[in-house]
Amino acid sequence: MSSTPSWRERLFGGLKRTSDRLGDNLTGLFTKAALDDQTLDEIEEALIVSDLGPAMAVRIRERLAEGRFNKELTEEYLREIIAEEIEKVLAPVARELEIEAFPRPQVILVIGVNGSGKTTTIAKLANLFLEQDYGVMLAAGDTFRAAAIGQLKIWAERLGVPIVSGKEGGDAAGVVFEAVKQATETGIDVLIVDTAGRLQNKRELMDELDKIRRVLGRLNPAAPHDVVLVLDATTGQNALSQIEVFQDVAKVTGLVMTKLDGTARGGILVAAAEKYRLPIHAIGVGEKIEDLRPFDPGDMAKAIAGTAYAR
Ligand SMILES: Nc1nc2c(ncn2[C@@H]2O[C@H](COP(=O)(O)OP(=O)(O)OP(=O)(O)O)[C@@H](O)[C@H]2O)c(=O)[nH]1
Repeated sequence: MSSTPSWRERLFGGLKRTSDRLGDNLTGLFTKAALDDQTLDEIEEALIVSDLGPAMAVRIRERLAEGRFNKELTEEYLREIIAEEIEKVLAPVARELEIEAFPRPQVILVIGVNGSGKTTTIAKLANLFLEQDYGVMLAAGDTFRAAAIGQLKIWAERLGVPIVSGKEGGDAAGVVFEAVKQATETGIDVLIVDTAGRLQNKRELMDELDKIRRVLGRLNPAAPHDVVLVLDATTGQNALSQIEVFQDVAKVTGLVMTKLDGTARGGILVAAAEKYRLPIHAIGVGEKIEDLRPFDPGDMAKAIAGTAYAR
């Protein structure tokens, strides 16, 4: 029997720190005595400090007030209500990246700050597409750092997919132009483009992404078909401000959240879903190539809430 854990096991294992923290924040609030306003206030506060967002906290409070006021409140019941409410928020946004562009290739621009897990996510997405028998090509559009180009080349080699790259300090739009040209000529299905993640200079970043967009548009008016923002869950609330900043500089069409295994702040996925309603294509729960997948909203909700089912 293989000892490799399944995706579900990795999902629940990865999110254990998040559900444990939620449990710690709620400890002491399960009442043998009747549930009262003060306990409801404390539960609402505990949900907010667990990064689930104020709107979610209020909704759960209201459900408890309706169903359990003046009654005993058990941990199991509370976690189930939390899981149900989280699922309602995640279900409409959980959306796999589909390859449906015609003519090919589908161009996926990947944006995000340095260190968010962008390069690894590109490799993981490429792997997912390869598993579905699509022809994949990578483009090293982050020409600012030689290390970023080198890293992507290593992944391309490991995955056995072609890559188009330029020199450090070269013109990113030029790299992307060449990549689309080659991808079109060789019948590639999906071209995944890495981009620079410098947020320090918003104007420059915006200009660069605009230029990439213009160049793409010249070859294929529908490109880029997807603009995927990669967010690092360990940055907590900061991930939310990154959504705002990147929405200003580019038309973000969907999110990938990484490093959900490395943090107790996984609740931020729910806050992001509720506040921005952008599609969430996949989540990362580890450093290995298979640790990124589209997610099932019900499983994800249970993993965050830590229901008995998840444990
Ligand atoms: N634990 C964990 N680590 C991850 C995950 N995704 C990426 N990482 C790690 O995060 C680190 C940064 O990932 P990169 O892919 O290099 O990030 P990047 O955004 O391209 O960063 P730069 O190369 O600095 O631009 C690496 O050590 C990855 O292995 C994840 O889902 N879980």
